Amino acid sequence: MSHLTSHHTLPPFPEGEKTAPLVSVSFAKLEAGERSASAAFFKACKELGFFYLDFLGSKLGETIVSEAEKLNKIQKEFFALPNEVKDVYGRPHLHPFYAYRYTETEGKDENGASLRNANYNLRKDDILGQCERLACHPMILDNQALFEDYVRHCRAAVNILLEHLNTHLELPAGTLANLHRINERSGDHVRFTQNQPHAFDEERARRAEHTDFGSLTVLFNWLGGLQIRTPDTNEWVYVRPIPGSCIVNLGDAMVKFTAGILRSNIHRVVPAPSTQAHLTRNSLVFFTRPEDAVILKRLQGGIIDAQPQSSEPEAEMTSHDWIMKRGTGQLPGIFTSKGFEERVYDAPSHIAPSRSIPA
Ligand SMILES: O=C(O)CCC(=O)C(=O)O
Ligand SMILES: [Fe+2]
Repeated sequence: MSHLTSHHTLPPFPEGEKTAPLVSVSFAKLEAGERSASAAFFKACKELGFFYLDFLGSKLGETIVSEAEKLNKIQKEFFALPNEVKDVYGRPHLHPFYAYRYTETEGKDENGASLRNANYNLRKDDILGQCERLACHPMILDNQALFEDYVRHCRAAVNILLEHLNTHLELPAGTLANLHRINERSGDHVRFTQNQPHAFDEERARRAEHTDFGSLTVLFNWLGGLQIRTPDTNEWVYVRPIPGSCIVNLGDAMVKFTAGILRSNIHRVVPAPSTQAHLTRNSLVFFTRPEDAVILKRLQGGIIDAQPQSSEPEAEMTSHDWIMKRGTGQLPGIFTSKGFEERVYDAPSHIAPSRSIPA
């Protein structure tokens, strides 16, 4: 039997582990405009802000899945490079956000070099040649066509999701699409991530809690470790990876645009559960953000107009400023539909912001 993904090469996610109640939405059905799939999608965006997007049976979807597999191989090669090679592409000298970032762990590799938890953010506008390109490792340039295809395909899928949201929100046609035009500058990016295995540590888990800043996130992971806090019980539960599906979650921008109709749920990455806990964990993320110049505030029209008005004036910030401030620890806390929730460890004396790798 041929496999579209590499999940079968890894120990399975353990049976009996409590998992998050994500619904699965068929992308092929959304592409076909099927009403019941569209309704289930909108419900998931309002109630949990997280769902599986089942790509099987869709040409575009299966293409994205196979590209994600190729990029996962590339990210493993990238993270296996000597630390000093990766550091050339690191923050802060390259860029405060679109760069390689890491935290050191106590582990060492066979050459005695420190093992790291790391991520590498690669801008959509660099990949599509829409700005002066930041320096990146030759491995990225050698795979330029793959990166470009991946960005275009993820964006095509995201556009379909935005179109369905636009309809359910009863916004004038094209409202959300016009805030996310692919050829305009935005904070969209591909992220490689790698985490070393470690024992569960409550403080570290708390430090990892976050919401995503942007609009929609397309996430592939191969091992457990992602957890969401369920809105009804406030319990942290694992999200089981499903071969052929990505995990989609909504970010802060969608909460702001819809005055809280849509949900950006808090989540975090902790060690993979029992059967997988000894493995180095990678995930591949595509973040969609509104265009840089878009002001993040409630949109006018449709069912958003019926949402209560906030009594406090909204601080108006462009998408670009929001992402840079959130991404570099200048706007700490967890953003919810009620505004910011301060986190215990955001207190300045506790842990330096650079110790957590923000979304
Ligand atoms: O690695 C994962 O599964 C999730 C990563 C994540 O939440 C993020 O990078 O914002
Ligand atoms: Fe995230």
